[in-house]
Amino acid sequence: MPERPAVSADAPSYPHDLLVQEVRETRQRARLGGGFYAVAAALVFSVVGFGEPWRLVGLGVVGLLAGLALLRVLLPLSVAPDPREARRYRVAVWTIVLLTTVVWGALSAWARVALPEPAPLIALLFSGASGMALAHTLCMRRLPSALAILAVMLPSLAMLWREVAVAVGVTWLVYTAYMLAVMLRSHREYWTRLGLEAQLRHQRDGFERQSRADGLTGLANRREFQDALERAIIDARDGQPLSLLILDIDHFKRVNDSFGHAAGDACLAVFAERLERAFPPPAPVCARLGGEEFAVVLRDDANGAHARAEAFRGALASAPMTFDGLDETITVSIGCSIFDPARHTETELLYRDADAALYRAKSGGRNRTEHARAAG
Ligand SMILES: Nc1nc2c(ncn2[C@@H]2O[C@H](COP(=O)(O)OP(=O)(O)OP(=O)(O)O)[C@@H](O)[C@H]2O)c(=O)[nH]1
Repeated sequence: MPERPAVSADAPSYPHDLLVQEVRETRQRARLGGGFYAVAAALVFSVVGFGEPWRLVGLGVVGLLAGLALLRVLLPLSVAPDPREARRYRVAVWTIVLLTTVVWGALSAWARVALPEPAPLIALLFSGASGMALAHTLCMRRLPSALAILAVMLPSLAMLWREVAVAVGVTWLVYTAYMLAVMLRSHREYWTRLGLEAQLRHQRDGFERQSRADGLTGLANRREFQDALERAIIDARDGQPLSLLILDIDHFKRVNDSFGHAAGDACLAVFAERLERAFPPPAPVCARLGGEEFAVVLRDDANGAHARAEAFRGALASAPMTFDGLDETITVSIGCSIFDPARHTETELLYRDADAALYRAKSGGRNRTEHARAAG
């Protein structure tokens, strides 16, 4: 286990997802602990029978601790709290924890002077147990955690020192110091775990993004294209226009053959940049389907899609493209299909129509845009 936490609650870069995780875990752990104080107080008073002259104090203290335990459970926190709400909740829950420990500390000290045995012994044993539980579980914040431990332990320390024997007091003091050391260690381990979990989440998100992007151009890959097309078709069924362009660079093999594979790669990368500039995300999704074949999912009707496809094709053909120190005129053939809910009952059918149109653009002489025919 590393000695220093991977992240710190005090760091300025302390991110929102860690704050939310901390607050959620504080809530989970604080909710569990509250009830024990009320039960322990009930035990302390039950051995003296809740009888006079302690009846009122007993009922009052048990009621107060039970109320504070209930507050811990009822304190509201939304499923996805914003930073303000998370911080407010954290202050509130720690305030309740501190109040509980102050009440308990006072009760255990008072029990030693006011109640007959074994009530003070029960109170003392529970103080030790609750101090250690705080050190292990409510260790997210050092200061309130230390204050809670001291609130539970110090009143008994004073009583033991004075009423029993200095040596017993010293033993209790050593026990308290040990608890604080345990809390500091738990605190470090807690934040190390949160940091490692955050790193893992970050890596997982990175892998997820990579698995959806084309390595050479950074555009969406075929998998992401498929998902984007399916999402767009769901929207299109609600009446939004949708068209699909499939673009294939003309005679790309010649680029490779004439200038080498690296130049071919550079050509693909520059082509992808120009494509994304002409069809800026996120509304249109530009993808590389493989080789020198690309696709654009467009939220445009037939006229809009045609105009944008032609503008891109014309601009590409009208001036040389610069890649890998070369200036070469590159042309592209484009197949376009417009979503028709009656015909395109499956994603594949829309794709097939665009592909058939691309085939006609190639066989018709390249450097042109063809539209899918209504009858397929
Ligand atoms: N540099 C490079 N070349 C690739 C890559 N993927 C496929 N190619 C090449 O792209 C070329 C595609 O050639 P063809 O399918 O004959 O198509 P074309 O030469 O573009 O001809 P038309 O599409 O008919 O106009 C092949 O030479 C492949 O090796 C890649 O990632 N990088």
